[in-house]
Amino acid sequence: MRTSIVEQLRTKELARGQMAICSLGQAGFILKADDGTFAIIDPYFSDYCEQTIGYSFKRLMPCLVEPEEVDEIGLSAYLITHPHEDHFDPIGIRAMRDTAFPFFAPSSVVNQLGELGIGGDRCHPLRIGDEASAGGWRFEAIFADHGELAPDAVGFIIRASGRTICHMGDTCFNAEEWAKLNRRFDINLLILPINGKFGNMNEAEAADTVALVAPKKAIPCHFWMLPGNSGGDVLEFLRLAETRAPETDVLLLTQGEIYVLE
Ligand SMILES: O=c1ccn([C@@H]2O[C@@H]3COP(=O)(O)O[C@H]3[C@H]2O)c(=O)[nH]1
Repeated sequence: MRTSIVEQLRTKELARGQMAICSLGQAGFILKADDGTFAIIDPYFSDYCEQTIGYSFKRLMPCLVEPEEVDEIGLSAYLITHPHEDHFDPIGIRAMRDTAFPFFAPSSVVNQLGELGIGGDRCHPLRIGDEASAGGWRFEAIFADHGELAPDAVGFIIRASGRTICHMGDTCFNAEEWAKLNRRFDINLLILPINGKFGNMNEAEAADTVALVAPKKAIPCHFWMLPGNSGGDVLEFLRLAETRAPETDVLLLTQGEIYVLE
């Protein structure tokens, strides 16, 4: 029998300074730090999008990690970039039994967490520029522009294991803001959308983003999950990013793949 992804992550030995990154599909990732603690960002567990929007948002890839399995690893933090269904999954959150970990998210999400009965003491509303921490994890909410669809959307700088990760959330291209990220942070890994829908960057804009932010490594996301809201030509992104950002190592993760960031 195949070992579950959560079990693979749980038993993964990390040397000091390493961080494990596991893609859950769409914009979801589980992160494990070298002290054995975990954070999760934007996991889409259920078929909530199909239920609320219809077949154009039917998930094409199965859920690889159940919320109940995430309970077993004892999260340090749950991050949500904005309230859209494929990033903030109330079905998945309701299924979780672990009530010990905090949520970090914009106010619009925190309000909806309240409607799910998740108390204010567990919810930390963040606006662009706000910083927070949980155990050995440090977070900063950064610029994202998802337009009127999600006016308080954010991205996140995530720090643990001495590494700096930037998850851009859902956002359009903004050269000035990406240059700021480059100036402010030495980013080990950039995670960015390439779907080119609902205001998000497309593959060419995402490749330009990699060049402007100049991270050591980059991973594309938001493709191959929902027919109406994934997309983006991933091979074209890889080709363009390799040409436009030759200093960055651009990686393609399978959903469920665990990558160890050095
Ligand atoms: O018919 C539709 C089409 C889309 N949407 C939402 O718009 C969002 C755009 O970005 P996203 O990737 O965060 O998620 C999307 C959906 O949540 C919707 O509610 N109904």
